[in-house]
Amino acid sequence: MKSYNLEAFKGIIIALYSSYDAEGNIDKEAARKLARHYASTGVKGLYVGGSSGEGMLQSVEERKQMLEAVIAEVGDELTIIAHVGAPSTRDSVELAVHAELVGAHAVSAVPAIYYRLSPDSVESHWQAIIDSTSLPFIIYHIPQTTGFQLSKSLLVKMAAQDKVIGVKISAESTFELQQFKAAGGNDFLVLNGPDEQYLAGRSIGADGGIGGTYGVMPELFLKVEQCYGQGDMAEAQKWQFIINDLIVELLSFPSLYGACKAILSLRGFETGQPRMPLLPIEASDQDRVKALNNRILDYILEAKG
Ligand SMILES: CC(=O)N[C@H](C=O)[C@@H](O)[C@H](O)[C@H](O)CO
Ligand SMILES: CC(=O)C(=O)O
Repeated sequence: MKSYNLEAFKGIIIALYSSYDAEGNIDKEAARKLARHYASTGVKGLYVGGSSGEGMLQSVEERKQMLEAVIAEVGDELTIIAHVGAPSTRDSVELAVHAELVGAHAVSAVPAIYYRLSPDSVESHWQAIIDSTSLPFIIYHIPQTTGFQLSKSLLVKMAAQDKVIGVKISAESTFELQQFKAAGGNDFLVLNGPDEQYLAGRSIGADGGIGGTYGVMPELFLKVEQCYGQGDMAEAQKWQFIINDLIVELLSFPSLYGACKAILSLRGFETGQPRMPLLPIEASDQDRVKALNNRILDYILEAKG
């Protein structure tokens, strides 16, 4: 049995977009406002500084600022997972130590990026992060961006440690998800990455999910979860299919994050533009963003109805 409370990590966890001001600097007030809003939706937690949070595009100092803002606002209400993965182990450890200091509930990290690393290297990288705090650790497996294929044997080795409580799997194979769940055992969390497969992931063993598109429609993922929990698979599937239509549209813009940020802006939450090289939404995309936002809002109303 893990000595940590795993229940705090089971459910819908929003991969939070970072908030920037007009100059592109971290906007702590805006981040707090968005986090406050999410706390009112019923989600379980926030994942800060991950892919959607653009942690890899920020300085160590900026990443600390974002995390501090979020914890100051909702740290007592939501489970806060700090993504501390960085190209260097040194920066990752600094971020992990900071995350514990300011009150994060867990740290998480991708393998170190850019260099093609051996499993031994990635293991040492993760281990240094794990050893630097007393917080639980969640592996972030996203081979399509990191190039690192996590083996079952390394997963099992990591999961044997009390502190390693789970893996967030963004690979698209639900078979791999199931295999990781089986390998990690019942006392090991598997969190679904691809939002398009939330229900599929849940059905095959995921304990919940962490996703980037949750941020513009948390209510719809909560609806899938509610239907699934009640054993109403037909209804759960209906909502997953609606979500997938919306995600296909979101992915049709110059960048997914730009589209989600533009939608949040229409709802009164200014998070700025995605950071280059991620492309912003063009002025010519605005009408399409508005129409999509209205569609999502209609579905949210229906889901709540
Ligand atoms: C690569 C990436 O950012 N993946 C996210 C996390 O796993 C997902 O939440 C996607 O944003 C989502 O599934 C849309 O494709
Ligand atoms: C974890 C995740 O889904 C993200 O950071 O985008």
